[in-house]
Amino acid sequence: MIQLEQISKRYYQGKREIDAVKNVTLDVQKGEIFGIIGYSGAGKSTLIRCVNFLEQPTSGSVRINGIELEGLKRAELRAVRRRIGMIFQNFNLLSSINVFDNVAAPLQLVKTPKEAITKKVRELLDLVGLTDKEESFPHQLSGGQKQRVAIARALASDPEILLCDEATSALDPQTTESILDLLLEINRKYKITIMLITHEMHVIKKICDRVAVMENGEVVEQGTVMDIISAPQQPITKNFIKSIFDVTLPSVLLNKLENDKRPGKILRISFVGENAADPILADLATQFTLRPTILYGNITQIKETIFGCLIIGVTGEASAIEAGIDYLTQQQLRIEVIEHAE
Ligand SMILES: Nc1ncnc2c1ncn2[C@@H]1O[C@H](COP(=O)(O)OP(=O)(O)OP(=O)(O)O)[C@@H](O)[C@H]1O
Repeated sequence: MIQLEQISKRYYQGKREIDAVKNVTLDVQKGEIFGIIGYSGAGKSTLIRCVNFLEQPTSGSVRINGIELEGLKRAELRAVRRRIGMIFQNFNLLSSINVFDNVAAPLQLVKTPKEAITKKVRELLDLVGLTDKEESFPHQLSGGQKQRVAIARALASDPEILLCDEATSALDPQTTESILDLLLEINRKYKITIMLITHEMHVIKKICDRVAVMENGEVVEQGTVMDIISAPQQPITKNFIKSIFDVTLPSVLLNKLENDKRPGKILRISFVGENAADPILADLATQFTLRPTILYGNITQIKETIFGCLIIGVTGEASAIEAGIDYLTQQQLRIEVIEHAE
């Protein structure tokens, strides 16, 4: 649906060259929610603006539904852009016209008949929960309401793709939740492909299917959100994950364990979905005569799937511990034997 191949964007500031995006290759599938996460200055905004050619890449190829954007005539580019809606952190509403007219603007631009406009705008305001705000002006709305108007406007031309440039960054946590729920609903109901950029892992965890991590203009890691959260590879990814799901042992526990001379091992057990309910600790005790002790645990929801992590200490015969680890591995659990200092 969205294919970015070897995208680079270089800005010039006087004689200074700024490589905002470097050789990024991504393939966003139809119907998915694809997130790009990175710290400030990583190049996220520049990259997402390359998708609809608000920024023209210095090199590389952007294809939307197989159409190469480079070399398109103005009218052809306009036609492709009509299939791509976009929302922004600061909403970008027109302050001098009311909510109805803001949502109607893209339809008026292509000379849609008046009755069709009224029908469509009312439908969209109903979808975003703002039926009673038709005549309000942007300054009379809260941040969350403004973003809802912006979403309605972005959907007015029935886009196949919605680009979200830090759409929830200016909103409080509760309003963020409601906007994310709305984006999920739009994705499911209308099968709209969503590409979003954010610096918040929570946004990725709640609504994205896949994620790319950006650092210094490059994508350093990408994959399904479950894979990235359960087995992050890069230090920057580990940092992002820590903000929503910390699986390191608290220092109080670490000190205690370092003074514990009993033979045994410490295991980090990661489990997904169904496995969450299996009585594995009881099995270790009864089948392998091991003594498992719960040291630390964390459980979270990644989109609709439960993901958990449990750190346990096990003591017992060395061979029984090995057999116990084999058994856990056979239960489709990810097992890591960790050092006290981890
Ligand atoms: N128009 C421009 N001219 C010159 N440099 C730019 C321009 N736009 C962005 N940059 C630079 O490109 C780099 C990437 O910026 P970009 O805004 O894409 O990052 P970002 O990850 O979206 O950051 P933020 O979350 O703070 O918006 C930064 O160093 C920025 O200063």
